[in-house]
Amino acid sequence: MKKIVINGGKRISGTIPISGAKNSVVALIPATILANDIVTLEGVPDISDVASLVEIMEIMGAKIERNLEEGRLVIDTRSVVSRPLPYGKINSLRASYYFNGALLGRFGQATVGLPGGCDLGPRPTDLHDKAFKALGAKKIQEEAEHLEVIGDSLVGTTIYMDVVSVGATINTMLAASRAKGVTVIENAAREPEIIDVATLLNNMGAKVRGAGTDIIRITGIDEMHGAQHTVIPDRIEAGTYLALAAAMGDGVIIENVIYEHLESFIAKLEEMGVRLTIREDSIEVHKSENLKSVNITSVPYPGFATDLQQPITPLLLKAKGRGSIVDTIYQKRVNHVPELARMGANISVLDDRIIYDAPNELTGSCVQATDLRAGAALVTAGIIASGTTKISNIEFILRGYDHIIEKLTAVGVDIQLIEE
Ligand SMILES: CC(=O)N[C@H]1[C@@H](OP(=O)(O)OP(=O)(O)OC[C@H]2O[C@@H](n3ccc(=O)[nH]c3=O)[C@H](O)[C@@H]2O)O[C@H](CO)[C@@H](O)[C@@H]1O
Ligand SMILES: C=C(OP(=O)(O)O)C(=O)O
Repeated sequence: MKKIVINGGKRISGTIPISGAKNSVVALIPATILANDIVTLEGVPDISDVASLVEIMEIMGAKIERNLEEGRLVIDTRSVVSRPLPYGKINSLRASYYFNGALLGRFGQATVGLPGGCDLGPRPTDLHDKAFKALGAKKIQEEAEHLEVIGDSLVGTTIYMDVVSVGATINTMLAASRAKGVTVIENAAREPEIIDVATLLNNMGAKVRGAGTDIIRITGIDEMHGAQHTVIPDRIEAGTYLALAAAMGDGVIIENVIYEHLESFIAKLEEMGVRLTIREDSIEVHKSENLKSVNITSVPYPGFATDLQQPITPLLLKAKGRGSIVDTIYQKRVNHVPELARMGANISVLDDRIIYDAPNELTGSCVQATDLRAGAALVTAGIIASGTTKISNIEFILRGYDHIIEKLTAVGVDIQLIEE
């Protein structure tokens, strides 16, 4: 079993480069199916979610040249067939639900295993099904282990999303790109990853307008074609390292960042008293002391991201005062709390609200990464803590953090991946 071991308490300095966005690339890869041609993706992160998607695409018949050292995938989807994929890797990640939209768009049918991914409490997909049905899918049958969707003549329509959903917005864009006529998504999610997917679809010939606003208009087309696309930088990876740098940095530059994607996060850091210099595509975090506690509420973009509430928690534990964290997207996303408490944090969960009383001295301990961002929080906590922290279940961390050991070693963290 792989584990991460950190000897903490050491200050860090230097530069951390940010990779392509996980939550974009996991939709971009299935989206290439719509092209029925060759699509080159640049800036692809070397993470296990990408490896799983490549494996699934190859089972479907895609020919993929991968050079993840250079961040490139060349995906030829001309020989892809819509074969039932009920089990296996499909169930290991959330993003496998994007195969439903992509296969439905290209072949008019999909049989795909139910998505897995991190356990953040209930993660329903009713809005995806509702959208497919509105587009004319004749049969939407959810079995114990897979979803079957058949809709060989999709027709555009207006779809109102009851809840702002990244997954349902993207899945609808995928299917609607090849539907007849115009689809309008109302109350669409506005995350940067949605714009990134729309950009690829448009480069492949689609007509998607309004991505990044809450109304997206898609005019369906019959054929799409190959394209070249560079994945946007990962705002969640950037936020994770910004918080780490604020906690332990003696001057750290986070490189390859789109500042606008992180505005609400940066506003919180500044409210805490973190000193930053923002440049065109990098952010320098200066040595920051006397931090103040803040309250965090995660909401859809452009608000504070649910994916960043766990990674910022160890930094909050260094601030002075009492504060709370409320995750309105995933109320049960609190699994990092008992592990941080085990390391000495004065933190608890009360009615889905995380309450902390800081500053706390953290001490190295044996902890478990119960999900991806909880794992990221524990890595940061281990770097802050005195003594040795051993993190198990690190497969979750490797789902989303490209070369995490190498990047952190380069700025002076004593961190190792061990087999035990
Ligand atoms: C709006 C939001 O912040 N979305 C985050 C969410 O995306 P992810 O795509 O996982 O989740 P959605 O954006 O789809 O879900 C947002 C909310 O809508 C609800 N919902 C969703 C789909 C559905 O069919 N029915 C339904 O009720 C969910 O329970 C959740 O409360 O987690 C991802 C991974 O952590 C993040 O990168 C996204 O930024
Ligand atoms: C929970 C996450 O991913 P997924 O939705 O793929 O499980 C995440 O990116 O924080």
